[in-house]
Amino acid sequence: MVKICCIGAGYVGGPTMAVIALKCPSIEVVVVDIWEPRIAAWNSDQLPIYEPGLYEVVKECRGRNLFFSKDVEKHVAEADIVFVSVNTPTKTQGLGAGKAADLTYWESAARTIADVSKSDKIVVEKSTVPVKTAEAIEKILTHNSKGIKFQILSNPEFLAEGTAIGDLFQPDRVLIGGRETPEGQKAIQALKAVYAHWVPEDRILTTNLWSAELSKLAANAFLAQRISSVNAMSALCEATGADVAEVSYAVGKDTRIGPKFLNASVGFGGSCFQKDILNLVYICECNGLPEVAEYWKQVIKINDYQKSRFVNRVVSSMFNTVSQKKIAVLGFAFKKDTGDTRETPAIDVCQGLLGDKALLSIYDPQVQKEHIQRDLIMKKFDWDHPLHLQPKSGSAAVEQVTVTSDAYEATKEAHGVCILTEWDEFRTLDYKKIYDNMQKPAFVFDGRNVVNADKLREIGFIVYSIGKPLDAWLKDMPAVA
Ligand SMILES: NC(=O)C1=CN([C@@H]2O[C@H](COP(=O)(O)OP(=O)(O)OC[C@H]3O[C@@H](n4cnc5c(N)ncnc54)[C@H](O)[C@@H]3O)[C@@H](O)[C@H]2O)C=CC1
Ligand SMILES: O=C(O)[C@H]1O[C@H](OP(=O)(O)OP(=O)(O)OC[C@H]2O[C@@H](n3ccc(=O)[nH]c3=O)[C@H](O)[C@@H]2O)[C@H](O)[C@@H](O)[C@@H]1O
Repeated sequence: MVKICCIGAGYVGGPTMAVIALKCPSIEVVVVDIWEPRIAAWNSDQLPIYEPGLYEVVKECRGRNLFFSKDVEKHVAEADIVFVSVNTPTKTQGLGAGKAADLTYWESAARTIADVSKSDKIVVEKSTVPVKTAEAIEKILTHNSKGIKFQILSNPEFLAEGTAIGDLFQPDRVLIGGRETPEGQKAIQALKAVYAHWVPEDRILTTNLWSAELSKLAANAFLAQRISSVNAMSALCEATGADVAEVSYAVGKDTRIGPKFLNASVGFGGSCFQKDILNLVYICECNGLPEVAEYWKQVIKINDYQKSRFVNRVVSSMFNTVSQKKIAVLGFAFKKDTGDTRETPAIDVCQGLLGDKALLSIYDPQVQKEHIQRDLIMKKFDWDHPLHLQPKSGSAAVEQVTVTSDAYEATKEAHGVCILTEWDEFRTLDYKKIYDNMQKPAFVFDGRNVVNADKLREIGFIVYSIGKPLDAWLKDMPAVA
């Protein structure tokens, strides 16, 4: 029986391995992690991450051919194929700080593999890494190998949170990069055989190592660039009276452009877009390509602009101050159907409002109070280290922040409501009830374009929707940013 071991039981390692185990009953899959409570949660009914459909998959194969263990060394030693799916945060100190990927966790995983291996192995980069990481990993492995042979493959993951199970069941493509030697090609075929259990052959792409590594960074950069492009248009729409939804629809109808990923928003979040683009920027700079670096940097700059533009819109609409005003924040996760808050635009928006002394009342269906408080005091980039290894950024909770267990409580007696995540339940709230319980004038700032603005205006709200024609009230307020 082929044995797979995956180092890193996170948002990628957990779901990816669960689906491999489900689709390949003849393969034993063990997911290992140094973070013991996370492994305990994977072995319980309360999985450590919220992902629709994941529990059903785990339940079907856990204990059959899917296992979660803290015994990293044992399972790495026994495996034929070792996936590495550990954190690759942005460096906060030293060379490349604020841009380059921090490969501490990757290097430590590679050293563990070298230390404990007693048989030849295929080592698969599942984490998103800088181009040429495989070369560094090869060096660590071969210099410590005691005669054991390792083949390194790059097999980046393209799943999105909230839709991970569907993405894994029916991927647009699976990408496998390897060395162009006979041994490298043999390793590619071995991994291809795993995916071929359920992925059609024409969707399994094989390339050289560097193309696979770079394709992952490129794909995230292209996706994020679409969002920054439409968000840049949203500012122009507000200035001109165009409607960004109509513009996106018209633009996306061009089959060369396509309709997906053109929703204007308060900004993109998530653990990877910013981190991977910064990494791309750093690689360009290191390769003497400052113009290319500058081009991609702009995607991040527009994203930051969009978040601060939103905060400025809130403050300027409310008589240029939110000091001591209660602002309800609906949604804190970086997108719907996940409890993940890594790089969520809500952090920057909340910090911006707190900077103007607002009193925030936050509600998110999947994010707990402690988590929100922790995020609001955490230093930039600290969030991407495993929770148990995160540097302590600060001490006391933010006093002006309360976290509630439903949207009605959050909005009670508020002056304004900011919708920052597109949870379905925010579309169908009783906005008349919310209006009746708020201070007047009552404002809604919809950072995700989920509410029916006309209906809310009929109720009496002053409504701001990203990239939509402005209310007369908002038009008269000072311009943004
Ligand atoms: N979150 C996502 O949707 C996607 C993430 N990725 C990439 O996948 C990688 C992992 O991301 P996530 O799963 O979100 O991270 P995560 O933070 O959820 O999980 C990483 C896990 O690795 C463990 N770990 C770190 N060092 C270890 C070591 N030496 N030995 C054993 N365990 C170790 C940590 O304790 C943690 O549980 C990153 O490179 C990310 O860029 C790629 C595609 C999608
Ligand atoms: O490497 C990764 O981590 C992953 O990053 C993204 O997945 P994810 O961050 O989970 O979620 P997305 O659906 O891409 O959304 C990212 C952010 O963009 C925002 N977004 C998305 C689409 C859109 O049209 N507008 C928009 O503002 C979302 O609200 C969210 O904040 C990519 O979609 C995945 O392919 C990739 O594997």
